[in-house]
Amino acid sequence: MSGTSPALQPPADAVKPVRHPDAPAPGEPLGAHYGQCFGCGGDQPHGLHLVARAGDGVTVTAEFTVQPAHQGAPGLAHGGVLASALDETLGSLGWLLRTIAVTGRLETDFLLPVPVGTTLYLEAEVTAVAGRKIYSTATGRVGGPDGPVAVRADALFVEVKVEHFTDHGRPEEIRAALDDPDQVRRARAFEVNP
Ligand SMILES: CCCCCCCC/C=C\CCCCCCCC(=O)SCCNC(=O)CCNC(=O)[C@H](O)C(C)(C)COP(=O)(O)OP(=O)(O)OC[C@H]1O[C@@H](n2cnc3c(N)ncnc32)[C@H](O)[C@@H]1OP(=O)(O)O
Repeated sequence: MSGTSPALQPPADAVKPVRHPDAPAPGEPLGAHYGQCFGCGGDQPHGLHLVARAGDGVTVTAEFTVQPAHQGAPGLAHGGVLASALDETLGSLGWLLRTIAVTGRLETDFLLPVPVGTTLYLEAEVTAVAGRKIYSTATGRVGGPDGPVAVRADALFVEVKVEHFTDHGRPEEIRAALDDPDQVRRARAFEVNP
């Protein structure tokens, strides 16, 4: 059984998403938005190490291979980890809008069990935008990019300013991020008017 709650139906005044003119070209790897990110960071030993690429329009593709550290039941991926992979893929759509946005709501369907060692082929797309609200959807397939859908999600992301992180993040990580010119450059890449 699957379905989307009314909270994820775009309002009547929602508009189609617009790919930012400076968005990465289709096929270009998006890189990590933060090295310690559980989803995409290269410096996070038990993270997902999800690798995302820009697609056409306001879409991305990504791949993630389930590791032994990601188990829930013996030999099977934990559902929360799969939800994280969907969340991360949906989050990387911000590179195409050049908007910083965080997950407000994430609704997930788990359709097939996903064994350790499986590569999940993810695709995500922004479907509508209404002010700060960004509506999006994602699938994760197994066996190949055209294989059966194992997990899917619908989401609402909410646009935020960089102060969302600097005001709420733990001070030691925020200080380290602000002292890292590469991190500051990556944060700016999300902002239309940095
Ligand atoms: C140099 C240093 C800095 C480094 C920076 C690094 C670069 C970063 C770049 C990119 C980061 C991308 C990260 C991707 C990671 C993957 C994605 C995640 O996992 S993100 C983590 C999980 N999410 C949260 O932790 C959000 C926690 N929640 C909040 O902070 C607030 O609730 C927030 C921002 C979501 C909304 O709060 P409000 O006060 O700003 O705005 P309100 O008025 O409440 O909501 C705005 C509209 O959205 C609707 N809304 C909000 N939440 C909703 C919900 N759950 N369901 C339905 N509608 C919702 C509201 O009804 C409202 O709609 P109406 O304008 O009135 O029509």
